[in-house]
Amino acid sequence: MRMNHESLLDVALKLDRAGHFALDVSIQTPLAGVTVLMGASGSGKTTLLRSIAGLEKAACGHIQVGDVCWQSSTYSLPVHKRSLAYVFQEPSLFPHLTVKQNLEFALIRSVAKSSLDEQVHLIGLLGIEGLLERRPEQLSGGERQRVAIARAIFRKPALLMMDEPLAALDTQRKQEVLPYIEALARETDIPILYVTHSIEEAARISDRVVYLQDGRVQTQGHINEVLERVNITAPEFGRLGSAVSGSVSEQLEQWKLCRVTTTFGDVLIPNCNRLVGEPTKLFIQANQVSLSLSQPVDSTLLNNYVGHITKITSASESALATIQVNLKGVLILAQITQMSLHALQLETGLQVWVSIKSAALMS
Ligand SMILES: Nc1ncnc2c1ncn2[C@@H]1O[C@H](COP(=O)(O)OP(=O)(O)OP(=O)(O)O)[C@@H](O)[C@H]1O
Repeated sequence: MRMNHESLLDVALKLDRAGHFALDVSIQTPLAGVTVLMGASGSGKTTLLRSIAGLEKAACGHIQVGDVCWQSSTYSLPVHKRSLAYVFQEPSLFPHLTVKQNLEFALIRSVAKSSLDEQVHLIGLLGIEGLLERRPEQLSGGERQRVAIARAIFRKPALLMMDEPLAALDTQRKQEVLPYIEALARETDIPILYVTHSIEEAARISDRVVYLQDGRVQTQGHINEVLERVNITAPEFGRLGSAVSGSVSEQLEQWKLCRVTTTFGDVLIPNCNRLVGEPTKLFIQANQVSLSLSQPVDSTLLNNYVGHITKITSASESALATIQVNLKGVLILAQITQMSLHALQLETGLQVWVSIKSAALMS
């Protein structure tokens, strides 16, 4: 079903960098929530963002953002008139201004003029209330990035583009900033185009994923569908895993566990301080999933389910194989050794028991 024209980001662009690289993409994605662009290094993610922003003059084609045309075969909306915000890896704040002055500066340049007071909600959402009087040098990397994000969206853009906004941060800082970006996606109606290499980040934040390869869209859809169609186990994509939606159904206080009910059954996870009934998302790392041909008995494993193997991916140079199992319609990835693959004679269609050793709450 074709969506209402106003609610789409409709992009068809071509760009040829004289034999070195060619971009040829066609994307129609809802102008809402988070669309993640993934792909190997050099696949064209940044070039696509820059082309949408109007920064790649050689890019031809059309860009329609809701009911506003940014580019057609005969027309190109000037860059400064495109209602967009761009957040980069490295936040660039004015060093001589305080956080508050940096934010106010964005408001002065904003077409949609409003006072700082009106932006209290955004400031709260990004947790920067306590930082307003500081200068950028007095902020951590994560805090700087949160301020840069706030500054970008103060202009009330029709589109927020984030190009690997967490890439310059260490793991701890990434975990600190991600919930703020999630809150932003949840609580504002600004559509986000978000570039990342990380499967975990994409699983956590995406409503949909567009996967680029050699300048073309190779596949798009839910993160698990994308992972089903492309084999992305290279280290640059981080930890391989699956996203699972569920809701907290019980707190087992005595064991410091909570029960998350999902489509394929309950998953027990440790130390989750969520209220019963809260919707949540789990990230199940592929190396935390093991397979057996029969139901585990007398086992310490708490989370066991039965399903069928839908895909096996293995490369002769690697010790590991990736097995995809369908658990009542939810696709779960398991990373096992090739040795086990052969020992158990695993093949597509076979019924297996899936044990999830640990899962992390994502949101
Ligand atoms: N200014 C430029 N001039 C010429 N070629 C460029 C330029 N910028 C990027 N390229 C090339 O265009 C291709 C796509 O680059 P791009 O930066 O869009 O990829 P990417 O998917 O964002 O990569 P990464 O994940 O490493 O950031 C690459 O082959 C790159 O070398």
